Amino acid sequence: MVTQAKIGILGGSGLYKMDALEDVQEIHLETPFGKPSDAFIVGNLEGVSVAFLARHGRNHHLMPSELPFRANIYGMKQLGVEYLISASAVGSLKEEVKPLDMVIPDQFIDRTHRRVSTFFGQGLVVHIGFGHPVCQQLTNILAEVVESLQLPEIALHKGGTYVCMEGPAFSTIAESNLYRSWGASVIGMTNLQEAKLAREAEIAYATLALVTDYDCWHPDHDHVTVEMIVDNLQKNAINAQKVILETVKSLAKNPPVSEAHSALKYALLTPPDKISPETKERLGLILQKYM
Ligand SMILES: CSC[C@H]1O[C@H](OP(=O)(O)O)[C@H](O)[C@@H]1O
Ligand SMILES: Nc1ncnc2[nH]cnc12
Repeated sequence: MVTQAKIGILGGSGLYKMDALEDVQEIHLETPFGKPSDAFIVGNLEGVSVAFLARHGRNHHLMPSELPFRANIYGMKQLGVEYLISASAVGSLKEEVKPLDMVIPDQFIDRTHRRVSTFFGQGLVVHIGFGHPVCQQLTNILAEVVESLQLPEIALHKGGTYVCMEGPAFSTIAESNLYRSWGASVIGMTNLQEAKLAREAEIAYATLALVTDYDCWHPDHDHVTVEMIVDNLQKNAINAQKVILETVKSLAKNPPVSEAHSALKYALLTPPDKISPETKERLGLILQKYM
């Protein structure tokens, strides 16, 4: 029996481990969708069992387009995760969203083009509702925690649209200005697929977006380079851990009911008795409630 955790953490660029995690176990999982980005680190965060995964691997060896999104989310499901907090580095598309600020997005725009974003197919048709792509309860808790921590000089922007681009190159100025004209707040390369797959797996998902730079639209800032981002990544990782720790404690004390936990209820189009045994077997963990 694998160790279980109700709360999962996906660490992005800069956040490759949680320093406060104790009694850790490295769990290497196989999933029907291949191997996750790295071993899951399951341990105790001030008494609460959590599963941590570095989405690019602990040595940051996977590009956004190479991430095994399905294996990562399925692995979380295998570990019993019901609430998933994603920490992600983002560029800012708005003047008032400054480097080192925190954004808790409530919408996404998908600008990726070479990624699989569903567990379904192969004889099973499912159309999940994705109008509200993140869990409102989880975003509320994250926001309350950020506000209560009063981190010096860091503003919280609750709500906003995260543009998910393919990468790995950063945007052109024309693209960046286009996203600004759409009213988007931040840009990154990873969270759209995770949010969609978490929804399909009935896991409540929310993003803590940590701003590293003004994207290239900004006339007073140099074009984005990794060098200029690294310093802010490190500062953000320290703050992210503070926010995640308090969020985990709050979630463990009062686990909220989330509509994400029943997202599949009206989403299956293929009648259960017409789904092949192989597909049922592959997706057993996700489908079992509805078979
Ligand atoms: C740090 S440069 C760009 C890189 O950072 C973000 O990663 P993550 O979302 O995992 O924090 C962005 O999406 C790119 O992958
Ligand atoms: N400007 C940017 N564009 C895309 N992803 C990013 N991650 C951090 N900064 C970014």
